[in-house]
Amino acid sequence: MSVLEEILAKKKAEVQERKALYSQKLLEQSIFFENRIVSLKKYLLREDKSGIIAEIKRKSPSKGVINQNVSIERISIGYMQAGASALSVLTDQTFFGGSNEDLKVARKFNFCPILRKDFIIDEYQIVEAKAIGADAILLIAAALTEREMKDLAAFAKSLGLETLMEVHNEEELEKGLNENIDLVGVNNRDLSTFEVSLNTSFELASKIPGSFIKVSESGISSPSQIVELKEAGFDGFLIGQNFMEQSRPERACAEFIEELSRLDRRAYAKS
Ligand SMILES: O=P(O)(O)OC[C@@H](O)[C@@H](O)c1c[nH]c2ccccc12
Repeated sequence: MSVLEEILAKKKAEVQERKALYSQKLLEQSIFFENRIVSLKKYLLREDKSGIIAEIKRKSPSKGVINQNVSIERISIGYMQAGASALSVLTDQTFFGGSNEDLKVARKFNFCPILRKDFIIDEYQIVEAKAIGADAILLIAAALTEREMKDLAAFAKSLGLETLMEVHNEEELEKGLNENIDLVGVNNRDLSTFEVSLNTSFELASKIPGSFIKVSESGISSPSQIVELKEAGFDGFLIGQNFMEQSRPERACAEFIEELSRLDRRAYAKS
């Protein structure tokens, strides 16, 4: 069984347990159901922002423990003050050490778009995403059929949430794309081998239709890579490990964005 298959099997059981514990009706009574969604799409296109979606990830199957006991309040506020465009919060507990509570804390202290990072296979999890204060969800093409992708994205839209569809190759892109997807994320990490290569982004960039916002995900470790990804047409850059493996992730993010603005100014002066 691949790690992705293992995660999905566990997720299925977990969703059944949660459904028995909190009904969908109960989730819909959350105060966040009245909140307006902050558009991830719009924030990624804002000129005054870096395009970086800064992620809170305590551990991962590929890396093991990254930074287990972090203050979500301090990191999330710090990421936003550093100039990140949005936050991504892992809510999977078993494999990534996250929780719904982590996202709720991030929501409490920030006005920016928040992406719920999890393995979504059921409408229930989308209602839950809204109930904990997320603005956008991730749908992973490798984990869903064409029909499921379509139905789940349409359901997210009906709740006002945006959908980031994650792909790793052209086949997944062709299979998954539909009119209810808002953003396309190219995962540079192969979820079955954990191998990371930014070439995945460079190769797929031109295959994504212009109407979708493009996000490059995983393995980004230097500001100069972002300059290249921008040239290739990407608007968003999802960074987790590179920040989280430092003792002060928010400081690492601030230094990264400062360096990126220096590079951007230089590129601008040259053009
Ligand atoms: O930590 P990195 O290499 O910067 O990657 C961040 C993010 O892209 C990664 O956490 C991720 C991308 N797709 C996922 C799907 C599920 C869980 C996690 C992910």
